[in-house]
Amino acid sequence: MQASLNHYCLSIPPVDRQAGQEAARYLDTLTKPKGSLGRLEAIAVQLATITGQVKPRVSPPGIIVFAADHGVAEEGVSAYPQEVTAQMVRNFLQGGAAINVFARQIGALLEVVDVGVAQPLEASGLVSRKVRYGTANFLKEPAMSQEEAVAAVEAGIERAEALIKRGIKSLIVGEMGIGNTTASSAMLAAFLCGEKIRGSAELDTEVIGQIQGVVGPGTGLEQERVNHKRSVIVRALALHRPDGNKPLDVLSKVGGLEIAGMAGAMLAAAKHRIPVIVDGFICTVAALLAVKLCPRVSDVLLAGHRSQEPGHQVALSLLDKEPLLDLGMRLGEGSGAAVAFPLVEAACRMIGEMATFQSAGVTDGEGA
Ligand SMILES: O=C(O)c1ccc[n+]([C@@H]2O[C@H](COP(=O)([O-])O)[C@@H](O)[C@H]2O)c1
Ligand SMILES: Cc1cc2nc[nH]c2cc1C
Repeated sequence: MQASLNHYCLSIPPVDRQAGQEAARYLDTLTKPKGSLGRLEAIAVQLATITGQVKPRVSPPGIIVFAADHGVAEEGVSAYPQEVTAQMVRNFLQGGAAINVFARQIGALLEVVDVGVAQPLEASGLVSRKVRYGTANFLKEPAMSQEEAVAAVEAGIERAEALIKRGIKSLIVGEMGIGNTTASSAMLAAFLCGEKIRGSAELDTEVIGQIQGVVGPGTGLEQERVNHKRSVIVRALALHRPDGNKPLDVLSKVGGLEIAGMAGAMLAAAKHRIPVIVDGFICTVAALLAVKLCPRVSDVLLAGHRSQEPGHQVALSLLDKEPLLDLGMRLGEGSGAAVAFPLVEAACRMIGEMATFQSAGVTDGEGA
């Protein structure tokens, strides 16, 4: 790993387990039967461990949408053409996309970052950190160099730090990139299969089955084209043999620039003890990447929702995270995380504002 990124990862502090224990004890003094607020209580405890505050805050939230293109899109692996990435970036800047609506609903600061859109983009409000004009087609060559991969991760760190300086108390990362479920499935397969992809002379049928199991319809491919997408991913992994234990090897060979940016933003959130609400499939693969770069990142992550994309459950299981919502969504942009945000806010308000048995003069139950 490049020295500066390695240094950054090593500087990420542990969370505060003691604050979590204190929060758990405090929850039992509030005017409710013990444990009766279910997972909201667990969320409050996690937020306390992340922030070190028994009464944590998550508002205002910040949302960063990272946009980039994928050379592998030319293999016909998406239901939409590549130009939709740039068109949707303009839509984000005009306030008309789903994430704009949800950002307004939850009072979030929203930033859109071009880390690698395949065409020149200049628009008011767009943050340009273009590392290159889209990745290369990884069916033929590595998606990007390791230097480019690191540059995109560092762009994510920089943008998250800028929002944190502006006062956000939680972070949602989203993405836009036609073809990025192909990159995400390839990365997830590399993390999942590890040695079996890196080592063996030929990919055996069991490994091929495992790879195929994490590939789905993305924006809405028909079954026949999902099969084609599977074949593209299997061939790309057989060509590059990424090492699942080397996150930058996986990212540079079969990854994406927006996935790198999202991972960088998560590293920055962990460094500054800011909770991250993870979105769908692509975002969760970025979370896996961030956790591979620095395992401590896992402690600051909450899974917002379960996407319909089949590989998402596999990625969530690898992270050992249970999502808050399961609404059959598969949009991306950070939309599922933004919709989940009010639950996280509810957990904060509950621990922050509820009366205790003592302050309200309510008689506590047994074992108080
Ligand atoms: O977040 C998800 O779970 C999700 C699942 C499927 C598709 N997407 C979005 O759709 C785009 C990628 O789909 P595709 O088919 O082009 O690979 C990208 O812009 C993502 O934001 C997002
Ligand atoms: C229209 C459209 C909007 C999106 N938002 C995130 N991914 C997307 C993919 C498409 C195709």
